[in-house]
Amino acid sequence: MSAPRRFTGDTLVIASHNSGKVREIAELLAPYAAHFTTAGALGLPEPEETGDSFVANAELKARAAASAGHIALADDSGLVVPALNGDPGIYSARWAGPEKDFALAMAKVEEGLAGKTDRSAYFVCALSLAWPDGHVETVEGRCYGTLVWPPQGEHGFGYDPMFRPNGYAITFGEMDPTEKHEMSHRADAFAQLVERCFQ
Ligand SMILES: O=P(O)(O)OP(=O)(O)OP(=O)(O)OC[C@H]1O[C@@H](n2cnc3c(O)ncnc32)[C@H](O)[C@@H]1O
Ligand SMILES: [Mg+2]
Repeated sequence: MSAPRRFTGDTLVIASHNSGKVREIAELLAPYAAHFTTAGALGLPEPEETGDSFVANAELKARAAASAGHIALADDSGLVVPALNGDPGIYSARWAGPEKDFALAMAKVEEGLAGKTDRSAYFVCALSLAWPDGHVETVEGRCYGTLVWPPQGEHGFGYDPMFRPNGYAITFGEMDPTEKHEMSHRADAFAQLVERCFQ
C-alpha cells in the first residue's frame, strides 16, 4: 500500500449541503485548514448518492466536488439500527423525505422498534478527502449508543435527539457541541483523517 497523501494547505472545499454537518466539520477542521469554503457557496450541484456504502458515497461526493479544482472533503454518515436490519443506514437522509423532516424520520425509526427489546444503534461517519486528480483518502468512524423516546434536546441535527451515546445520561441533542466533537462518529473519523493526512 502506498503512503497516504497529505493535505498541502490549499483551500479546502467542504463537499456537503447539510448546514449541521458543515458547522461540525468547520469546527473540527479549523486547526488544520486555514481557508475553506463549501460546495454550496461554490454553486456545485449535489451529486446523486448512488453508492451502496457510506465509504462509496463519501468518495463519490468528494470526487465530484474536487473535480472543480480544489481538494474537497465529503462526509457520508447515518444511523444504523441492528433491530431494523441496519436501516436507515445509508438512507438516513432520505428517510426524512424531501422536506428534510427529521421528526418524521425519528418517528419512523421508533415505529419500527415497536415491540422490540434491542434499542441499540450506532452512527457511522465516512470522511473522504479527494484531490482534483481523482486521488482519495477515506476513513470511517463510529459511535455506539441507545435510542430513546421521546426525542430530547435542541442541539445538533438529524437523529441527535433520539441517540444517547454509551456512557452518557443525555442524548446528542442535549449535549454541548464541544462535547459531541470529542466523542462522536465524526470525531472518531476526523481523528483518523488527521493522523493520515493533516499531520
Ligand atoms: O450529503 P450531504 O450534502 O453531506 O448532506 P446529507 O444530509 O444528505 O448527508 P448524508 O447523505 O450523509 O446523510 C446522513 C444523514 O444522517 C444523519 N446524521 C449524520 N450524522 C449525524 C449526526 O452527527 N447526528 C445526527 N444525525 C446525523 C443526518 O440526518 C444526515 O442527513
Ligand atoms: Mg446526502
